[in-house]
This record gives sequence, structure tokens and C-alpha cells, in this order.
Amino acid sequence: MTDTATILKEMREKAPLVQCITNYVAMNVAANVLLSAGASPAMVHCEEEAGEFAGLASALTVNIGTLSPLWIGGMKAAIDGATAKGTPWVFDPVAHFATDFRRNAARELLERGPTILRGNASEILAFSGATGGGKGVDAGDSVEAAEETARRLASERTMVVAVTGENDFVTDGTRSARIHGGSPIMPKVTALGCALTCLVGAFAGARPDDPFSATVAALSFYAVAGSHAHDIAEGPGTFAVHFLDQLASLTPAELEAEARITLP
Ligand SMILES: Nc1ncnc2c1ncn2[C@@H]1O[C@H](COP(=O)(O)OP(=O)(O)OP(=O)(O)O)[C@@H](O)[C@H]1O
Ligand SMILES: Cc1ncsc1CCO
Ligand SMILES: [Mg+2]
Repeated sequence: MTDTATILKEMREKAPLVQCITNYVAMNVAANVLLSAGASPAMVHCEEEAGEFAGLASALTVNIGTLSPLWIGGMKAAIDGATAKGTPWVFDPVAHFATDFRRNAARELLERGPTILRGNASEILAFSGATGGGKGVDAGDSVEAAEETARRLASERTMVVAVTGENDFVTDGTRSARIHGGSPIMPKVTALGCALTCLVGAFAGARPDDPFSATVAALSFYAVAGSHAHDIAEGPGTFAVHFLDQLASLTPAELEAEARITLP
């Protein structure tokens, strides 16, 4: 079996508990994506318990999509709890370029050293200081335009960076991969990127010693499920339903046969 298929199998066997600090739009979508895929989501974000809970989880994901000051305290507590146990954490810097509040919060969270950074092309590109074409939470730049920034961030900060879009790009600064597939309907269903960030957490929770391979596996699994759902969906509404069914039914053997990963 390829590494990607093996990691899917291991993720389902372990059914990792993933603490998801995500936004109000994504909470339900992400929990369903994780349950369908075979992981165990828990949306726990308040400062009083987020750090303690992180000690129980196999992975933590942090997303600033609907940020407020109280949530930042919960995020920092959870990150400190995860870091103390060597638990991987994934950062999704939603629209961090849009306002000073978001920019400052994203900078502080990035300083805490995520294991994996996952964003759309405009979000990753904006870390280079470029203004880019992002329109709020939606990307306006190509993945290719963000690849150099992704490589530089990954090697400077010793983390994995995943840029998603029509084709996805993953790098740890040394190794890189492109993942093909998915569907142009995916950006028309809200929070599929945010849910992917949580799913990357589940795969990293199954392979904490190899976050690069875990990220490639998660994105490949998502892309194949997205391609399958595309073939039977009639639009964004039915896509969302079929996509969950595909995440639940896709086997490691199908993933092995259909994943399209190229090395740049
Ligand atoms: N044009 C496309 N063709 C195929 N797949 C796509 C396309 N655009 C996005 N995707 C896929 O959709 C998923 C979400 O990526 P996207 O870059 O849209 O995230 P995002 O902008 O953070 O989403 P959101 O903020 O709505 O949660 C990824 O798996 C990506 O590969
Ligand atoms: C629509 C939206 N607004 C803030 S977060 C979010 C979900 C997609 O990122
Ligand atoms: Mg996003």
C-alpha cells in the first residue's frame, strides 16, 4: 500500500480525538467531515478548559474565521496545552490580511509554532507582505503564486505549509508535493477549507512523527472524495451531501488507485 492509503487506514483505526477551535460557520460542517472520515471531533474553545482539553486530544486545530478577543485566550491556552504534550496543531489563518485585529492575532499564533499551516493561496501569499487578490475569506490568487512564500515559511519556521485551490501544494521546505483533483464546486460550499484544516489535524494525529506525509494523505483523500462527489452532484447543495458520503465510503484501496500526487 502507498503511504497515503496506509495513513488513511491508520487514521480510521485510531479515530483520533481532534480538538477543533474553528469558526461559527464551520463548526457543524467540520464536525460532520471528521465523523464521516472516521475521526472524533470536539469543538472546545473557552479559555477555562481549552488547555486541559488539549492534553486529551491527538491533535488541535485553530481557525480565526469568526475571531473575538475571548477566543484568542482559548486558542493560546489550547496551543500551550498541545505543545506541552508534543501534540501536533494546525493553524488556519482565515482572511488574516483583512484587518489589523486579525493580522495581529495571526502573527501571535504563528509565533507559537504550528506543526502545519493550511490556507488558501491568498492567505499564504499575504504572509509575504503581498496584498494579493483575496476577497475576505475567499481566495483570489493562484496556488502557484503562493508556492515560493509557502516554501520560505516552511523552512524558516520548521513547519509544513499547505496551500489549497484548484491544485494543492504541500511543502516542509525540503520535500514538496502537488495534489490534483477535487471539484470547482468545493469553493462554492462554505467552510470546506476550514473543515479540511480539521481533517489535516486528524491525519496528523494518526502520524504525529510525519506531518508532511499526513498532510499529503489528508489532501489526497479530500481531493478523491471531491472528484467522486462532483460526478454525482447537481450543484453545491447536493455536493455537500454526496461529499460526506464519499468521505465515509472511500476505501484505502480506492485512494491508492485514484490519488493524483506529483512531485514538483
Ligand atoms: N477550483 C477547484 N478545483 C478543485 N478543487 C478545489 C478548487 N478550489 C478549491 N478546491 C478544493 O477545495 C478545498 C478547500 O480549499 P479552498 O482553497 O477553497 O479553502 P478555503 O478558501 O480556506 O475555504 P473556506 O474558507 O471556504 O473554508 C481544498 O480541498 C481544495 O483542493
Ligand atoms: C463565510 C465565513 N466568514 C467567516 S469564516 C467563514 C467560513 C469560510 O472561511
Ligand atoms: Mg479558509
